[in-house]
Amino acid sequence: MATVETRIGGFGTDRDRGLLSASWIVLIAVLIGVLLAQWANVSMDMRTQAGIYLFGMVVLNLPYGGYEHMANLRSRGLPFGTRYIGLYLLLVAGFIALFFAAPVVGLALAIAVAVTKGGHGGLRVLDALVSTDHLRTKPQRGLAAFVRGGTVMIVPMYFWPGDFAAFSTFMVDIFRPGAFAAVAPYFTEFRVALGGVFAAAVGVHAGLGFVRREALSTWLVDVGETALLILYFALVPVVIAVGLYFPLWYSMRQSARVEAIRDELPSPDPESTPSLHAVVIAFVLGAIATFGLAALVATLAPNPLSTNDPLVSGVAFFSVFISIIALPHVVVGSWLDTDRGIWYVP
Ligand SMILES: CC1=C(/C=C/C(C)=C/C=C/C(C)=C/C=O)C(C)(C)CCC1
Repeated sequence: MATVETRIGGFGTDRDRGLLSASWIVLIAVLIGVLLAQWANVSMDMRTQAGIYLFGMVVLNLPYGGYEHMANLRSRGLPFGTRYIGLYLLLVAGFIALFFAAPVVGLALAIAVAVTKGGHGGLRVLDALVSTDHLRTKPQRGLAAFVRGGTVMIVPMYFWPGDFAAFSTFMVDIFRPGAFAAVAPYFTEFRVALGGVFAAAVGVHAGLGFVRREALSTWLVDVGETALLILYFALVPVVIAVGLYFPLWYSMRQSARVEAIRDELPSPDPESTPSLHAVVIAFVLGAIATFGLAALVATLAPNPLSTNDPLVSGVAFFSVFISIIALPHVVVGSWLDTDRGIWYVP
């Protein structure tokens, strides 16, 4: 069986680990806020939830994603950067084509991308800042990533089925109005079956990790965070939950990881390190390309605003779009970039 080298203690300073605690505090604060609102019988309409999602995902999360690519590509040289961008655009084009050809399959892949990014990205943060000594083999790490990432989509699919099915419909409608109806009758069975698989996966992950632990504290951090994520996604309405998770949990923790491993990075080759000026230009060009791509998808899609509310339609459209650009973020920027990668931990 493939074994994985693990280290205890993690990199970084107390300040970097302080950011981990900050991510817990922020998520718990949102959770308590939502519970208090429910207790006081205050409900939030879908337009407000959609506004929160769009603020979190477009204003906060999107620029952070751009920064992750810049940080990964800086000092890697032009030939590497060109190959990276070429492959990136190829996957983007493939995913857009998939949405047009088979929008329900596209939706399933979008959900899988969110699970994968939350799961594997989250695991790398633990590697860097806490240690994952209780995860000894590749399959066990795969299971850990499935559980961690599954909290983001599988838990809300189970606990918020109405909103989940509605937004799934809106996302598919962008490309082929009415196409979700073909699978809608199986949604309940699917959701219950997937919920069962997920619950079993959580049990096996926690149990195996406990048996294989070296330090109890690292196992406790992992299962404690998993429990917090499950509670958060079960209790916070799905649109707000996902819209705040990516900027307030995922991105905040990735920046803690980047800080923690900064001193471990190979020293940059001055020949291939661009000036700050060049980095700013690349960032602006990246932003123009990103919004240009969104405009292109909106122009090509038959029904880009799939509901009569612009904010709600915006959530559906942006969820499709962010998944399209997040697929190569995971595959090209992290998995294929074996020397470094966006989630690099030495
Ligand atoms: C299906 C579905 C959703 C899908 C969201 C997705 C697929 C988000 C992807 C985010 C990514 C990949 C972020 C990367 O940084 C919503 C809108 C939560 C509402 C409930 C139903």
